[in-house]
Amino acid sequence: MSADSRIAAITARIVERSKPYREPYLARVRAAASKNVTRSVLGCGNLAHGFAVCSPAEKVALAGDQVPNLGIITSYNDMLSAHQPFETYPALIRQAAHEAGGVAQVAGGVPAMCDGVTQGQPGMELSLFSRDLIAMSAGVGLSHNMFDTTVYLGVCDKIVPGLMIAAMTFGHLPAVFIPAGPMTTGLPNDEKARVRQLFAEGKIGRDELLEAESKSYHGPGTCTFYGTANSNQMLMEIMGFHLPGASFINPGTPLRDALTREATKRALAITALGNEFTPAGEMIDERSIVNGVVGLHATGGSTNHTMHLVAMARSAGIALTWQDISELSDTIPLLARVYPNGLADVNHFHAAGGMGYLISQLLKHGLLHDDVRTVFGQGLSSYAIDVKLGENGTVAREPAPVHSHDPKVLSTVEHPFQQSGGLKMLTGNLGKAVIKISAVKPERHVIEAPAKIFHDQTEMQTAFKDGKLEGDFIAVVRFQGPKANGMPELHKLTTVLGILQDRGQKVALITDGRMSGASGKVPSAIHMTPEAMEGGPIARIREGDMIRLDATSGTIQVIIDAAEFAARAPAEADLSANEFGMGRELFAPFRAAVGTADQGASVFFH
Ligand SMILES: O=C(O)[C@H](O)[C@@H](O)[C@H](O)[C@H](O)COP(=O)(O)O
Ligand code: SF4
Repeated sequence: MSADSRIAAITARIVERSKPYREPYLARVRAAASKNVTRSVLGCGNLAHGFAVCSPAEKVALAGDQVPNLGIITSYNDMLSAHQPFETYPALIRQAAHEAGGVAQVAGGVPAMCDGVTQGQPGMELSLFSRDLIAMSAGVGLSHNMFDTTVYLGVCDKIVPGLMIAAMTFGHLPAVFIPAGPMTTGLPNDEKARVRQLFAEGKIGRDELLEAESKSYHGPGTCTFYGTANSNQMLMEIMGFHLPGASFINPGTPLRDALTREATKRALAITALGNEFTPAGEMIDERSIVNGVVGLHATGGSTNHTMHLVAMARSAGIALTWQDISELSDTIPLLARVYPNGLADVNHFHAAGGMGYLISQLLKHGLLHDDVRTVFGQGLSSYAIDVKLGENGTVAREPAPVHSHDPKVLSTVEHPFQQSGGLKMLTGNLGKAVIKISAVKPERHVIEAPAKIFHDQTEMQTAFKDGKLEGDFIAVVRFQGPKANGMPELHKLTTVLGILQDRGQKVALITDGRMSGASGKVPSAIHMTPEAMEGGPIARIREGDMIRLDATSGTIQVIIDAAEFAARAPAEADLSANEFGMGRELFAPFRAAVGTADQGASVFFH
């Protein structure tokens, strides 16, 4: 079934807009693709260095021009619960490659930051930039030009986006993404949030808080809320980079290992040496990207993807805009209720039918492009499946369930949780911003209240502790944009604003910074562009100005005479404290070179 005419029209608009970038990109990808093993261009010295530590049999294979070599890019470290399982993957992948008649080598590693560890800490000011650094680091590994295909081991927030930018940059090679899967369910996310609010109100101590946090984040795997990391898994599956059903299988299980083995063999099967050559830069096109946006809306995905997906698309020569994302939101219903958009977690989502059920529902109603290429072959309908462990450690697939196993978690297009998707663009005399409405109650979609100005999230937290945040207000937290201090997530403010909102105060947040994908219940206009550091209108708001945030009409206004507002001098902020410490001095070039949030907040594209 072809995609709904509204989706087809937006896709066609993106194709047209992308031509100046996409056509030269595809020409580069085709020029770089090799008909033989890519290593054939290396000299003997290069090659000898490249396989110096391989086994004698592997050296013979790599000295020839028949055996494909698989490059592994890994983001393993012990800091991210979601990435710790990757420690054992290279050995599993090498064995599977050998069984498939290929060779596998770790081409290189990339850094991976845990936004949970750095949330509210100075390190968070490196987080967004780490995405582009990850792309660059993967490029260092792949620039050895020893590889005929690649697998990317990554899960979390900036890592998958950075790895996809690398995969598109090396788009002449096939690319299969291999996830590690979600942590098993611990303390429910809403209970964790409740305990945090009790701590913030001084009603419990640090020991009780740490006990609750540790029951929530308790072992290997991705944190179970539907934040940016799990939005990444959804995207990699719906855009065809994962094998069908790979996203939400827990680490350390036989099925998880079976999927990793299968992904390895598939990556070796789709090289230029075989008859299913699938270079990543040609596999992904505008339809794949639109399918990603559709998945974000249908699941209530992370606001961070209004930047990451823009940058990921642009790395393939595809120009995606906030307008596209916002218009698709009007077309795509919300089908999933996973925290912060509900009480369930991703394990419950998977048990209710998961990605296979979601994709089958959306395809059935023409809300996805089926005619796309994937690492598994032609057509997205092969992802409308349920995955199980088969015979002898293989992967078995059967059609996705026709009905959700839990209609409170996964619904139908006919009876969605919300008629429109989760992410909207807001425009007005403050510039443009994005808001995630899938986690905000409808009665809170419009708010008009006086501004309270902060130049730092700790200022606002202190004001809360001092009892100064009374009545209805809209917090304006500015000088948090990419050029100011690296655009940190201000997720710690969710607890403070959540307490005030629960007390009955009408509150909202406006910022040129970001929120976590796990933020949700407080109306927040984020990624405000242009940022305060660039003299954007947000810098001309004054304490007490009346502001109207209207997510229904998609507007954000300061209520003031236009001439008076224009005549105001923009506020300035002392950001010297953000230039040093915790490595921030190393990222001054990124702060100087980074583009705007609506262009993906990247140092690569403007
Ligand atoms: O965008 C995201 O999904 C967040 O960055 C997430 O990865 C981060 O880890 C949260 O901060 C975790 O939530 P808590 O801070 O509430 O534990
Ligand atoms: S989901 Fe967030 S908190 Fe959890 S491991 Fe990944 S980056 Fe860290």
